[in-house]
Amino acid sequence: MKLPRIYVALDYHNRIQADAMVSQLDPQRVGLKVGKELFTTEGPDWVAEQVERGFSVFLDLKFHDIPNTVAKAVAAAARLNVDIINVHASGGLKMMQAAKQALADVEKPPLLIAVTVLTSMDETDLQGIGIDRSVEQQVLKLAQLAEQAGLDGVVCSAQEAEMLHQRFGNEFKLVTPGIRPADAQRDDQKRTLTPSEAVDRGVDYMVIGRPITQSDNPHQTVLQLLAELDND
Ligand SMILES: O=C(O)c1cc(=O)[nH]c(=O)n1[C@@H]1O[C@H](COP(=O)(O)O)[C@@H](O)[C@H]1O
Repeated sequence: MKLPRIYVALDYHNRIQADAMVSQLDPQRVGLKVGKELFTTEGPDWVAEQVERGFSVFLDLKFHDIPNTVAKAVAAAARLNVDIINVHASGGLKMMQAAKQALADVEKPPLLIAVTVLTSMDETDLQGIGIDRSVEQQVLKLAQLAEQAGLDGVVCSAQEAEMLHQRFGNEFKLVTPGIRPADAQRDDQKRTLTPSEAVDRGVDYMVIGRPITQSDNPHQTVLQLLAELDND
């Protein structure tokens, strides 16, 4: 199945808020990204409802733990029939191999994607956690581990997309948050690009939250964003 190019980040507290947004979105045009806040409040049932309604769902729980724990969490996530799930690459090779192995018997496994360096971080933030490398070097290092573990791709910033596709080929999927239309606020994102710049660099799936969810007319904003991608 072909997945949508845009996943709308539903960073909401509960189903009342999330449903109000989802009712303005078209499952033929966009997917939904469900993260920690909404999942912690509403749990798997709400996710299953969206899958039933025909939405492609990216379950963004960014698992990061010992291999056995992550493997079991990944297997549980796959039972929700979502299309994308993720782990933190910094959990290491063995953790990612265990996550991959946990999907071995799943009939239609979701894409298993590893988060490299969060798009809210720059080189100074990396130094703050004891990593004395450039962001690009660190993204590359973690992407290499993800590829070695047999994962389907990585979450990165669109700024690193060209480098990663050149290195790992186009089958290695790139999921990029930190997308900001030219006139939008960056909020807490540091490594950003516009939707058309992201397409130029070969991004596969974009995660876009506030520019859509805080716009006056989310449906119209989605149409504009898709038009920008098609015109590129
Ligand atoms: O894994 C993610 O989805 C993710 C990784 C990352 O490096 N940066 C990042 O912003 N995200 C998520 O992408 C979404 C971005 O939302 P906006 O900044 O509102 O567009 C948020 O829900 C984040 O949790």
